[in-house]
Amino acid sequence: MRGTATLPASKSESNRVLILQALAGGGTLENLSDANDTQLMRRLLAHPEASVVDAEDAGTVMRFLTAYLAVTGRQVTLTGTARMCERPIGVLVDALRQLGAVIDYVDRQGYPPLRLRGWEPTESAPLQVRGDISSQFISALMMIGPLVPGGLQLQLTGHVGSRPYIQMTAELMRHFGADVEAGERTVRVGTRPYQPADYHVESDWSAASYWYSMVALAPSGSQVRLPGLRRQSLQGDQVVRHLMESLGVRTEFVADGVELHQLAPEERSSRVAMNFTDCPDLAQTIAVAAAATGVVVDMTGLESLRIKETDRIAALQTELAKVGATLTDIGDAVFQVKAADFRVADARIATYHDHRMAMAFAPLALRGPLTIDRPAVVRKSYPFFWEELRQAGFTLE
Ligand SMILES: O=C(O)C1=C[C@@H](OP(=O)(O)O)[C@@H](O)[C@H](O)C1
Ligand SMILES: C=C(OP(=O)(O)O)C(=O)O
Repeated sequence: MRGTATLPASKSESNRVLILQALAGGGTLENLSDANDTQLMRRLLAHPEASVVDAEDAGTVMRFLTAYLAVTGRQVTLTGTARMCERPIGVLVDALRQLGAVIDYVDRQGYPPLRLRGWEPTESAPLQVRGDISSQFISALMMIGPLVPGGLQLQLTGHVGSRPYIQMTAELMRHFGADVEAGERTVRVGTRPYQPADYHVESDWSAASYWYSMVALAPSGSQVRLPGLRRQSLQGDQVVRHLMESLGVRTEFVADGVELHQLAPEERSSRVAMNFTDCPDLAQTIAVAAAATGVVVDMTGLESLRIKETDRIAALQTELAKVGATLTDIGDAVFQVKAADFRVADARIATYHDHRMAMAFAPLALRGPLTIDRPAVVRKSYPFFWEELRQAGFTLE
């Protein structure tokens, strides 16, 4: 492999700046993601009169809009796909209720759909918010912080995951003029109002991970250029560049992005430990690439994978087995990925309505033909993924 691949823009940055722009009342956003998650957020924000808001399968849309629509006092029902209605939201609803939002559960307590019935703002005491289910609850609350009378204070409890996403929220809020501090266990947002600001969204480091995997699996001497990534990134998934060194990929920053180079096979680790608490979206890419390169990886911090687009641990276990690899719970919250008998051999990979299952397994085509079921799932974050693969030289039917 040699050439340049186009990445989508970061959907996490895009979906934050869309909310912040709506709250600030202006600003020009450049390079917004064409991911369905972002296009959906844009459409929903543009139709404030809707009485039903369908967040589809987009976690950030569901969580960020719940907070946004609550403080803007809207009477609206928020729903999503069947899977979205199995993804928890109780922590966020509890916190919003304490801030004066009137919210009912339509069916099951703690899960969408939700009915929002207005907001009677109250000055709030510091709120205790669990950080071990989803950081999106914390980001959602932070972004409405300036609208809370007297400001917002959160005390984070439990083992806080996905921290870089909280820091991203704080940085982007500051960019739009907010007064916010996000520490280890406390978050404080002052009442200083948002100001319109312009923002250029960076390319998506989570999407870049699939190209890292392809370079790791490609014939020796392969290299790929990925424009639009920055060394100073707000995205925690930039750590892919360190994690992938163990799997044989070196990153070089160039003027307009990065260039990925394949290292000699002897420079790969044979066994390595990696913690995904701060970068859960990289876990599937790494698990599949590790299986294919024969690196044994002891993976920790996978707890949140069970409540994402699918149960990603179970999905990985089933699909890795088809290529002769295992993901085994070896105790102490460690899942070990290992390839006893790796072979692609026309495997047929199921994707479980999860874009990352499709994209994480696609690089295996470098080791033999395979079938990926329901390829259109990639539209959630990287709609032109297959087209980029074709341009890179893959044969797709
Ligand atoms: O805030 C965000 O943009 C995201 C936070 C993470 O979710 P959790 O906080 O639920 O781990 C991540 O998995 C998701 O893809 C995007
Ligand atoms: C978990 C993801 O997204 P979300 O939680 O926003 O649906 C993801 O993109 O991998």
